[in-house]
Amino acid sequence: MPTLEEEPLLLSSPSCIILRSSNPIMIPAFRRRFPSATTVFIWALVLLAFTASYITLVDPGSSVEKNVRSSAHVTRANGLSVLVTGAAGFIGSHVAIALKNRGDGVVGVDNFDNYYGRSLKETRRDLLELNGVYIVDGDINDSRLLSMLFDTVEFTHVMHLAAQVGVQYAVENPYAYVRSNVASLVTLLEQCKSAHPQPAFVWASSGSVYGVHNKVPYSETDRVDPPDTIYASTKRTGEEITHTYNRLHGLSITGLRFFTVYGPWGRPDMAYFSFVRNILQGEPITIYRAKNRVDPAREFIYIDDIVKGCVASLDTSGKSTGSGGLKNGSAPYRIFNLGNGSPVTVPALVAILEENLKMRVEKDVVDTCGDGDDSFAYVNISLAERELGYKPTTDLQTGLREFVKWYLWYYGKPLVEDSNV
Ligand SMILES: O=C(O)[C@H]1O[C@H](OP(=O)(O)OP(=O)(O)OC[C@H]2O[C@@H](n3ccc(=O)[nH]c3=O)[C@H](O)[C@@H]2O)[C@H](O)[C@@H](O)[C@H]1O
Repeated sequence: MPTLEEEPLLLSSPSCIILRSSNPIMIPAFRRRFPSATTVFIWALVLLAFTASYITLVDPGSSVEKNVRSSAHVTRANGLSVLVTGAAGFIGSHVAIALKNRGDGVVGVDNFDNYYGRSLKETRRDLLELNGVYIVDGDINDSRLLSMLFDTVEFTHVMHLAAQVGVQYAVENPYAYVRSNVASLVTLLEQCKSAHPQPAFVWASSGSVYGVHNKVPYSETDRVDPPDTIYASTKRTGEEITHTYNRLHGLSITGLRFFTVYGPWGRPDMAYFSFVRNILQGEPITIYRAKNRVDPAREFIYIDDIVKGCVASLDTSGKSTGSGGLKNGSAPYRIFNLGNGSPVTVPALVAILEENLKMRVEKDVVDTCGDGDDSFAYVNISLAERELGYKPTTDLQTGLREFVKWYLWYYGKPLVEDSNV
């Protein structure tokens, strides 16, 4: 049986083989391999260069941080530093560009979900990059990602626009709404709560919280229950959760009840968008009608007006008082209706689109069992006018003309069939 000294090959490292050898002529060989100071220096440089290129090329974290820092660069005096969630979305992309263009630092985050296809979101991302806004491709349910963002940038404000939208899809997939509109909201609020200093928080609630049996016009002080959809329930829950964070942790909160926002780069799942698609394709559209032949009406708000409301909300938000989770006095809690105070029926909307496109469309009118209350949105916007200087200026004819122009530019005419818009 070999002794340890006679069995050097059982050891894995070549240098150990040499050291453990009892053969005296191996010792000089080991010494010969001992590198000079110059060699060590050269190897150290090589190692350093290799590590640096590894970090840059392989570890995306550091290049993401670099982009985040550069995107957050503020170029005007007293500019804001804003994290925009849902930045590849319809409202988020417009708000992010508006902020960047006036010199605020803006960092976007978006999970590029597939609800209405990724392609339009990716084009919006390209547009944002051209305007100097970087979007992190990630999920705000990911608290490690949020920590990285907050460690990299001291945000003065969070503009939270990421959400699972769509009223109908909630019937099919309610979990998506709970995950995006409730769980993600809490993850983000937790991050804001712990930040030093805490940012002010402005976020997208919805006009749909007014529920089934509300009086019109809707005012912020009205009761808003019961919600008539899961989407509305999750937005209402968000209002309650943000209120709790405001009371417990001193976060400045502004909730914006958006009504039916439309315009260029809009959402393909919304009625006005799909109506244009159908008109151009020569396909019929469905118009829902409530009990007693009541035509549903909506407050359609042009995107530029909504952007002004969002920016004014950031500018007037007031400060959060807490720091690192501890409250130091009360902070503002605000809710605003962002509508325009003049409802339009769906058939009237369709007539404007037909006029713009100079085409007629076949209409399938479907009577629903709704009593009409939930189909009629009429909004009191006086609070937003007073506190935010909010004043929508784009009428539906003008706004839809702009939308149609954009649609024809973006998709071309005749429309190429493409479900992944
Ligand atoms: O936060 C919100 O408040 C929501 O606003 C928007 O919801 P809504 O105002 O309901 O818009 P939208 O679907 O465009 O339907 C408009 C009208 O057309 C009618 N409608 C719809 C489709 C159709 O085929 N026919 C039809 O008549 C329909 O019955 C309705 O009367 C967003 O879509 C939603 O994601 C969410 O952001």
